[in-house]
Amino acid sequence: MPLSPDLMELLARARADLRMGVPVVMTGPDGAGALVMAAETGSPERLALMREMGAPDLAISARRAETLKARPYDGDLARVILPEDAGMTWVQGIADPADDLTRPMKGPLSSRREGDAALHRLAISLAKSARLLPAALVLPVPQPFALAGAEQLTLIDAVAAAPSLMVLANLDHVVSARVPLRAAENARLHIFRPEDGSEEHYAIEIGRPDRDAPVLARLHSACFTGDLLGSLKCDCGPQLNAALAMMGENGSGVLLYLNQEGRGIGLANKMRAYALQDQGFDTVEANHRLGFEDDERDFRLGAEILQRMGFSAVKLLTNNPGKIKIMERCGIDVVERVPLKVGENRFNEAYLATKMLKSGHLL
Ligand SMILES: Nc1nc2c(ncn2[C@@H]2O[C@H](COP(=O)(O)OP(=O)(O)OP(=O)(O)O)[C@@H](O)[C@H]2O)c(=O)[nH]1
Ligand SMILES: [Zn+2]
Repeated sequence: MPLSPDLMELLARARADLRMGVPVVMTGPDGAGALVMAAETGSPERLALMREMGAPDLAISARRAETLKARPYDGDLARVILPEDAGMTWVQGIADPADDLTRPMKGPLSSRREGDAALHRLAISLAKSARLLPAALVLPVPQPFALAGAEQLTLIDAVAAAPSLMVLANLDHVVSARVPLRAAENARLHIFRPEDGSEEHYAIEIGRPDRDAPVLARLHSACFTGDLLGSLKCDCGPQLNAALAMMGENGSGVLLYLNQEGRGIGLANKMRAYALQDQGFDTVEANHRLGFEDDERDFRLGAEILQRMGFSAVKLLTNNPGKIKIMERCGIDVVERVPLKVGENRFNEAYLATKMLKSGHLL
């Protein structure tokens, strides 16, 4: 293995750069290149430098474009042309819906039609996987290699990167140890670490489940507010505790704690979604206004961990048919769905109703 980072490692570096507001360079299909900076974290100084080099566009997802009435000529995204006098405040106002209602006149926005959007697409994907708002400034540059070298910027081969982002990274089983729980004294916590540098995921194994029989299982997505703070806005905390209690009573089970906070958009974006919910939007509309899909989670991860632990069949504790579908597709046999209806209260009534109505959650 050479000392220099491979593509997956460069992508991890690029995510860290974007989170800090450092631009990255991408090379495209025909030797074309672009300088990319996340809309959320970019600075006015760096935008001014980009403007000296040319005319950057702001790539936003089609979901965000829909709210802003910008034309998504590229299908899943729009390349918004920056007005002459637009600075970072304007850019962030387009990317972030926080004050859409107080300042509704953000347009009319013109979007670019000619040229290729592959680098813009990758820029949005990278911003998403860095758990930032899905929007990025993209400036075409004639000599991407020279620019990256001169400015010490991370250089990504976009042609190779785009398909690799769709592949689930290998998971390393780092360690496991006994952790007696209130719900089950015979529990072990396993730590899994993805090789692409993304968040670790955990498996809580209760008892010694037989690998040749269906195991009582739950795929739980992280919810800092519900799981830790006891937030009443969702049902996550009670679901977590009820699942562990059922596994304890059953004598065995496995709970995967997947670090996919906020249905995969990250805690900061989830709080942005909560602020929009205070403005009257429901949980799905809030995600869309931010530029995300309803659910950005990748449940292949859950199937992969179950398989790594030796399980091939589950009795799945869930109300989400999407989880069942992906398990089956990934080769995990869901022999039974065990409903998990707990924690309803007056603050989450509307949230749970929306999940049933719009996300197909089962009764
Ligand atoms: N984006 C967003 N995420 C939310 C909101 N409320 C809760 N979440 C997240 O939604 C996820 C809920 O996870 P789960 O309970 O595993 O999933 P589920 O789809 O409800 O399915 P089951 O509970 O298995 O029926 C967690 O990651 C929460 O952080 C919200 O209003 N917006
Ligand atoms: Zn929650």
